[in-house]
Amino acid sequence: ATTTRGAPALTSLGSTTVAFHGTHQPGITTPAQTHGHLVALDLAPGAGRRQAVELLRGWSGLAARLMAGEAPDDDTSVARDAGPSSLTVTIGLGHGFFDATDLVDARPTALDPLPAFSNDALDPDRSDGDLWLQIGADDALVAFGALRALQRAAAGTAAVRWQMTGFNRSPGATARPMTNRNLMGQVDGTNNPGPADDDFDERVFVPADGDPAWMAGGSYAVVRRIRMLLDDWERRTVGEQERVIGRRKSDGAPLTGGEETTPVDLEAVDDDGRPVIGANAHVRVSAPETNGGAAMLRRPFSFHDGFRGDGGPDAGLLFVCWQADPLRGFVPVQRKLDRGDALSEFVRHEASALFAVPGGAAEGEYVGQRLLEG
Ligand SMILES: C=CC1=C(C)c2cc3[nH]c(cc4nc(cc5[nH]c(cc1n2)c(C)c5CCC(=O)O)C(CCC(=O)O)=C4C)c(C)c3C=C
Ligand SMILES: [Fe+2]
Repeated sequence: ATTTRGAPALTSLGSTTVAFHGTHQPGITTPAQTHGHLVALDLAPGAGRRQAVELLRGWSGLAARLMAGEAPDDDTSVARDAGPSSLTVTIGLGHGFFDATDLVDARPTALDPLPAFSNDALDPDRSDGDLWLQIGADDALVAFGALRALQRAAAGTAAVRWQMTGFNRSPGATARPMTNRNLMGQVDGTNNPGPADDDFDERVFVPADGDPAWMAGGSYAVVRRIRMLLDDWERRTVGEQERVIGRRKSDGAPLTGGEETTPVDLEAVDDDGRPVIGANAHVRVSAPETNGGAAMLRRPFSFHDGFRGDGGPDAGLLFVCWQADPLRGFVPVQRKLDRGDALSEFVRHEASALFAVPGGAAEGEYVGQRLLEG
């Protein structure tokens, strides 16, 4: 615990640190924090490679300090008294970054724009962006303090294009650590790939000898603002809601039996010979088994931005998923969900972005250095 003379120790929640330096950037395999900010920025007109180098160097140094619990030079005291609270800062690069910095030849094909999906209702002002920051912390003031410090560090070089704020359950709110619930009340995250899986690194991270070389240890983040039509959803019975997903609402167990972690049996049929997990149940349509093995690491935040004109909540999921290649992760799965997911009736995809997230910086290095100085 962080202590100063005579002062009480911080709780473990406040004193927990996540390392900034390493093979991969933080905020990908880090357990999802309680508070999150997703921010996309566009480079200012005239800002090119030199300014991008300064920005990424500055952000990397600042992120390392903030994550270690140190105050920024221009501290405003927002996060004073709190420890780092598992703060993570993750830095991504969007399609336009490579045009502005004259690095088009180094742009990965994996950053090609995502295909349009038939149910998309995307707002261009809240989509895409040259640069992306994902900030997470288990304290709201720490997360906000980092957001503002990083924004100030970009002044003159990059301006905020869109920003979204999200949340997850607080550590310690449940009697034991449990999988998160989303705002539909479902246990969400059960069948995520985990670091203990043999193929986890291969699915989530670009390999050390991957292409392009500067993305080694990196990953691609797909971000979608998915609003939930909660008034419609909450009118359905629990039984109907469970059939939409294919899992029990109470504990997340598959409708084919067992407990939360019991594998879903997609072959099981009821006494009348009908599949227990319906043809359009979300877990059937999204499962790797029905998508040629395509998989991704889902690490979302919930959002609630007040109420809309019709009285319904402007709330849902800031869906963030991580993969070594979007064409073997998000794209095929979303294509299938778009065509026949029982959940589609209750959600609207309102914003979308794709970012290349370079590998982690070594000590003394900055994120993206291998691209900008390679
Ligand atoms: C394109 C990928 C996916 C989108 C978009 C998506 C949206 C979405 N999902 C839920 C709720 C649940 N999803 C669950 C499982 C699940 N979802 C995806 C992919 C997308 N979901 C995958 C790959 C999986 C795992 C499938 C499997 O292998 O079994 C579940 C079940 C619990 C779990 O495993 O996490 C829930 C619940 C919402 C509410 C939503 C959009 C708002
Ligand atoms: Fe899902």
